[in-house]
Amino acid sequence: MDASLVRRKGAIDVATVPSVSYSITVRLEVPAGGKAVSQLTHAVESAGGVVTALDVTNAGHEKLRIDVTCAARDTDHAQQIVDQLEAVEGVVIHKVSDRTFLMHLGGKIEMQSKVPLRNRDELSMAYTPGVARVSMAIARNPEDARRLTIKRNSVAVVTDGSAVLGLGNIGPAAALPVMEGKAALFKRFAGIDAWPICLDTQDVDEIVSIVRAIAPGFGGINLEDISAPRCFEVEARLRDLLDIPVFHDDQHGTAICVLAALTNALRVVEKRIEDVRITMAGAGAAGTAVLRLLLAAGARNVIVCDYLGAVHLGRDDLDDSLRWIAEHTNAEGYSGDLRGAVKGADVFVGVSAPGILTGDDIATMASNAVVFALANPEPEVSPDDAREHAAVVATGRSDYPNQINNVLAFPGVFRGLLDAQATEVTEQMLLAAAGALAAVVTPEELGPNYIVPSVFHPDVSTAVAAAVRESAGGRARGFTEA
Ligand SMILES: NC(=O)c1ccc[n+]([C@@H]2O[C@H](COP(=O)([O-])OP(=O)(O)OC[C@H]3O[C@@H](n4cnc5c(N)ncnc54)[C@H](O)[C@@H]3O)[C@@H](O)[C@H]2O)c1
Ligand SMILES: O=C(O)C[C@H](O)C(=O)O
Repeated sequence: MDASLVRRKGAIDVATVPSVSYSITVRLEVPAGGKAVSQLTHAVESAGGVVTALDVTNAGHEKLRIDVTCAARDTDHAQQIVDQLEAVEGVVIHKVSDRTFLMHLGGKIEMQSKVPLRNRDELSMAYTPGVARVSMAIARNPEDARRLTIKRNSVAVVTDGSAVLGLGNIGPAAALPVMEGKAALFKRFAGIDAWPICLDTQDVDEIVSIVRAIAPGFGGINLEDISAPRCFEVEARLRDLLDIPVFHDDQHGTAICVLAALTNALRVVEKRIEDVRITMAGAGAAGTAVLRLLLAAGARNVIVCDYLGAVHLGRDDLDDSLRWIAEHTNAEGYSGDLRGAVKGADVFVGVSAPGILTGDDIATMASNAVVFALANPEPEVSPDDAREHAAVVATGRSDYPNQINNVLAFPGVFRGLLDAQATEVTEQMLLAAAGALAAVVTPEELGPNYIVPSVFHPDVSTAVAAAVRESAGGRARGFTEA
């Protein structure tokens, strides 16, 4: 692996406890009958790791071969664990495997044929000459493509590799594992066949032209990890050009999840979205879309801050997107910094940068404050510190309650869009999706530590899909019958 990437990953890694994403399997040999076996677990634990499995894979009279699987905090910590194991008397280390890398060998997804190809008959129907009649039927009636091809269940996951997770502009090849993962999530949570398309260009005109050209084979386009502000233009132009829905997940998936979570958080603290003062950090891809949806849902009093402080009409650096924000927020023209904007606020929503607020800042918020610190992987404020002063705290992290992640939204959104044969994505659909996601949490379940359902909750994607389909005025799901 590229050394700079290792350093970068190390730099952004904030894990303080062993995590399965840094899980290793150490294949080693120990003398049979000695004390070494019982010392292995102790060795891992004394290095601060956690043993998750210990398999004896080969037992001889003299030696045992054992696979010790354990979780570490990061790659350096994993090496410390291996060193500690090697220090046990009689232990010989054979091989160390990083389980996350093992999972990626050869990629995470594959294409499979749905039809049998066992003999000449089947071949001549699935392919030539039989397929020609199907092609001609579509040539006569292009609408038939949805009935007779994969189009009706296919989504292109398109990236230019310019804003990949928290890793930045790492390019199209390095973006591929993330896009494969996204495709796997589409399948797992909504049965959708999604295809990673990693483009070797970051030119807006070229991206638009390529996506337009490949669109006929897809029922929807999911734009992914394209940096702001280019992502706004790419999406707007493609929406104008295409007759299938175009959805930039970093914008609208985030917005749906934040609105759903805020709806439930405000239920917990018994406040109304129309009445609360909301301070946001982040006016990029996520922040802009979150703001738009919160306003559409009735929020009236919002201040947005970016890295220069509050966005207001007096600033001389406003591009189109920031000008829109200035025109629709901050009616009193507050021109100070984020810290000042947080004082007295009922809600803080961060989609910006790590560690920019402290617990003391959260203490200056209104009583029963709601704090969504969503920067990944390190939130805007430590969730432990925020919890000292706020009534409800959510992050993007899986090791705290109330994890807000787009996977709660995008599979269901696309399921609904595809089933409705939707041609566009509307704000009404996003609001409906957020409402449905919030409603998956029942009044009995709702509480400060449960404002969004688990991604594994069986109702999440079906509830979101139904809301989007209905909002799209869509046909019932049965349309997928030939
Ligand atoms: N948890 C989730 O579901 C989720 C979803 C989307 C984005 N995010 C996270 O939100 C963050 C932003 O994502 P994005 O795609 O919008 O990025 P982006 O680069 O488009 O926008 C980042 C914004 O943060 C602002 N910012 C930077 N430093 C700041 C500071 N000190 N104070 C206030 N604002 C500051 C920038 O000015 C910019 O407006 C990332 O950390 C991302 O991981 C989380
Ligand atoms: O897409 C995700 O799941 C990650 C999130 O959008 C992020 O940018 O941190």
